[in-house]
Amino acid sequence: MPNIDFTTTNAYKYLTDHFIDIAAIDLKALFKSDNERFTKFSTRFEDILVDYSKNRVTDETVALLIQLARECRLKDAVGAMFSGEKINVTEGRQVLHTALRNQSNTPVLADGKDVMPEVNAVLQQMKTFSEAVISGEWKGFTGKQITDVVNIGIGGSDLGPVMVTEALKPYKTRLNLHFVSNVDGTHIAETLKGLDPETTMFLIASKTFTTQETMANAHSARDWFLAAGAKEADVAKHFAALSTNSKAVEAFGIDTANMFVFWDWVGGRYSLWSAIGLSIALSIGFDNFEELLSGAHAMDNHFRATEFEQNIPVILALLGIWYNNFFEAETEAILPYDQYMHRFAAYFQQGDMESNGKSTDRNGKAIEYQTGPIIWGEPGTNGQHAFYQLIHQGTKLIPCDFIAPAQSHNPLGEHHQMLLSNFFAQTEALMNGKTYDVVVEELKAAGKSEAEIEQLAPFKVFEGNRPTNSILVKKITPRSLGSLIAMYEHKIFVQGIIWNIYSFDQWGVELGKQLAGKILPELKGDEEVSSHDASTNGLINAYKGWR
Ligand SMILES: O=P(O)(O)OC[C@H]1O[C@H](O)[C@@H](O)[C@@H](O)[C@@H]1O
Repeated sequence: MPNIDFTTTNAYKYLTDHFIDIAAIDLKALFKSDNERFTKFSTRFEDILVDYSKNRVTDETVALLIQLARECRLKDAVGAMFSGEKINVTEGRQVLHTALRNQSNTPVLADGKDVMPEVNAVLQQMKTFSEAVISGEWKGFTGKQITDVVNIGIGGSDLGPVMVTEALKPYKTRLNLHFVSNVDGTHIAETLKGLDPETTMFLIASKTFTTQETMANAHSARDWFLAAGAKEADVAKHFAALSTNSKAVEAFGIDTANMFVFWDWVGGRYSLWSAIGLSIALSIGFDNFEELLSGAHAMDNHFRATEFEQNIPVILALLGIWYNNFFEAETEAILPYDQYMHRFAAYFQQGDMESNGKSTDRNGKAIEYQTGPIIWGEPGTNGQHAFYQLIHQGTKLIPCDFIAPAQSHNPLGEHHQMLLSNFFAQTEALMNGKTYDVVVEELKAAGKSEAEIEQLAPFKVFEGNRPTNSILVKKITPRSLGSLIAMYEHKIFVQGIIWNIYSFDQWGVELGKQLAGKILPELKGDEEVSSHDASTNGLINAYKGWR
């Protein structure tokens, strides 16, 4: 793996100087001076059009950013990932989620062994199982068909399946999917309220099969099931496990025939393509799940083989670095104009922030530059009526990704045109803003007095010059969604390479877990707790007094 401090490259030096020029230029002027800008700075991948022309870049910026990627030896890093090098160094693992969707079936080696036969065997098992459950051939303990499936998992074992099943709801089978993640008993209690133990199936999804939240919810689900008169032997008809930890699954009492395995070379937040995707296969049918994999595979091929100049994940990553490390933007918004994609930003909050929220470089040294951004967002148009005020007129620069399908799954009257008019209008408004002169004209036309105009005008000015990417997709299908997800995954990978961090571990989630493990037994008795700092002691003791 390359190991280069990007701030020591020539490209970084040039970009630092170049930034001073670009910071003084307005996006509108860039469009005025170049008729080819849209053609140059937009690219198509199958049914996805990525327009990045509304970014504060010129030809020179893009060329320098690509030089940066070259100096950081990005190509070698891409090769290292796809060819199964142990690039997840701190955990001693390969990073091979791309093998899970390797529909071309070419061998992929991990420790010298081709992983594809195992990958294909699990896919076959998922196909057989999901088809039996969907068709109703699979029966519950009283002989009834399964109607509802509850996926119990958290983090990477939850967010991907939730996001995809929501995004692809138009493809829904007859099964109703539910997701329980939070250890807050409310989550499982509320989910089970409407369900019938005779027709409910549970998928216990956990890479490690040791995660506290998931195990607690899994035990409560089993208790609920057994309390309905089912016997231990009936568990096999209603519980399946998705995990890398066969021993723990057996110890829990799940029939190994109902176990769907994956491997330690699949990171949790990259696992929706693995057995963790069983809830997706049940929700949209196995053929559609395969389409999702195919779309991702097509994007993998694009990422692997396309020159950086036309490489969508590479370009998006470099633009992110431009804002993060030169403009000092701290956040990025993902704004899907598609109600079905309402969990897309939440999904990439984990994908991006757990991957690149790091402050130690690949040499083990503390980092002195900015790494991963804060990712957030909500679907349009709801966001417009909530937080867009700050994006338009606040003091912070927030690069935004606008995503919209050209075709709606629900073409209801003029709804979709109204939605898309907002999608187009927002990026235009963010770029163009509104000058003082235009504001004055408008106020005059509205019959305001000179005094009123003078008083109001400053508040109505929009500076503009705010960068956006527009990602227009013909239609959100399993295939296009697969490509979109893989596009963001690879963007995250590229950024991790440039920032010289390890994107595939997540040690930062450990400390809180450890401390919770220490506090849990202290909550049991009535005695006062004094083993922590004054604040933590005070809070624990107040809780004990109130419960
Ligand atoms: O699938 P598991 O093992 O239950 O882990 C669930 C989650 O746990 C931790 O928060 C992290 O390690 C996440 O990356 C992971 O997705």
